[in-house]
Amino acid sequence: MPSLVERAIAGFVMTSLKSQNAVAVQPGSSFAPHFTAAEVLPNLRFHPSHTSERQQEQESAVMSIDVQHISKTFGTFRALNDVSLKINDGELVALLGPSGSGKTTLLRIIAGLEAPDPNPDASIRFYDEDVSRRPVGERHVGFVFQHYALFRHMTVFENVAFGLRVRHKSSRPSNEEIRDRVERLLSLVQLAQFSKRYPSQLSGGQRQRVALARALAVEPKVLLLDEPFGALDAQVRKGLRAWLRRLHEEIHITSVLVTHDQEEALEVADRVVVMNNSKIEQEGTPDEVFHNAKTQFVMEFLGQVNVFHGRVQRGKATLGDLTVDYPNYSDDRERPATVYMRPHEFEIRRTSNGKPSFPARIVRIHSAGAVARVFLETEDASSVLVELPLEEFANLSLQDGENVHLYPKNARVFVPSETK
Ligand SMILES: Nc1ncnc2c1ncn2[C@@H]1O[C@H](COP(=O)(O)OP(=O)(O)OP(=O)(O)O)[C@@H](O)[C@H]1O
Repeated sequence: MPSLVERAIAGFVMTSLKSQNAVAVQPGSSFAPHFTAAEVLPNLRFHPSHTSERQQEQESAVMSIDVQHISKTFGTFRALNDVSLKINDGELVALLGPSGSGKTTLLRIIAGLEAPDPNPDASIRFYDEDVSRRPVGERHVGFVFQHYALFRHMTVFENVAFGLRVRHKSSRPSNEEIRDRVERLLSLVQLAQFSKRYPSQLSGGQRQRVALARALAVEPKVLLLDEPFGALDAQVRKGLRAWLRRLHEEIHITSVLVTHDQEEALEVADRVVVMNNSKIEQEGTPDEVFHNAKTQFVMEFLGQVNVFHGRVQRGKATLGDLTVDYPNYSDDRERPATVYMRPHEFEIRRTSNGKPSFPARIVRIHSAGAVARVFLETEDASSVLVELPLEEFANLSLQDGENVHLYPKNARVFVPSETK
């Protein structure tokens, strides 16, 4: 029998993949559900996936989760420092940040598994209802965690049915209704044929799909996913990531995904919340946070970047022969600045075209991939990585040891203690 704790969290799904051998998602396997989402989960609120309809809906967006002024102290350590976050109905938001930045703590506070520090300004609202005093079991959240096991002694079917079976008689569906709902959910996650298997007879990725079906069975208001694919190998993660996005397109349940994997966050989420040092550093669409980093931390955390040290003065930033506009700093006093350039934001030429450039020497080339990666060293011994489309690389026929000119196409300038 499940333990008392397991029963108490009957509406949640917890699964462990630690000791399991992950099996790759079958190439070419289709995850298209056999049932429409509304058929599978009739009581969930569904949202149009057509873009213009979605836009219209977002204009009158219903706030699904609204946490304000949340802090959390463990002993003397402040794990969250006055964090506020609003999540729209039907959104998939990723909490992204390095280890220890406070992502899981925020997720656990949203779930009710952890209480925030007492503060009269702090609030946690679901659909405009104050849930801060509601225990975890009354918040109607579904969980998929990395660190908890499916019930090993129960079949896949029974695992998914569990949250419904342990309901009080007054709200428990009939056996036929439970069977119907579980079968539809297993079909939704493409595991109908595995209903009689035990968790030990599934791959890691399949177990996580069971976990998701189990979380959805109780028709939660929000779905909370804490590193759900964290223990799977890279190939399986990629497959499940795409699958999760497609599933979300189908059911549009408000979801919060904790991850430290930037690729996962940028690919899956509608909105990315970047956390660092117990605070939200920046939030926005994947495009916004990637292309318009507001802080040096976000710039360095998201994607690869070349870092240079230059100066700013009178509205200009200079780096060697290069000068770019930097209107944020108009002082006469010269100050040090950090200049960032992404690897794909360079042109490489053999000869100078007369415009300012960095002379550099090619030290290594990797072309076995979707882009060619050219590693260079500048005259002042700084390392630079440039990524070129394979066609451009082939046309240039660059060689190790060659001296070339680097022409940056874009640069981002940050002056310490100031953001651009
Ligand atoms: N129960 C606890 N007691 C003491 N410290 C804690 C507790 N829970 C979390 N912390 C600390 O709070 C900080 C934030 O932890 P949290 O788990 O939220 O980070 P995270 O961003 O999710 O990291 P990870 O990606 O490694 O899971 C960490 O420094 C952690 O050690």
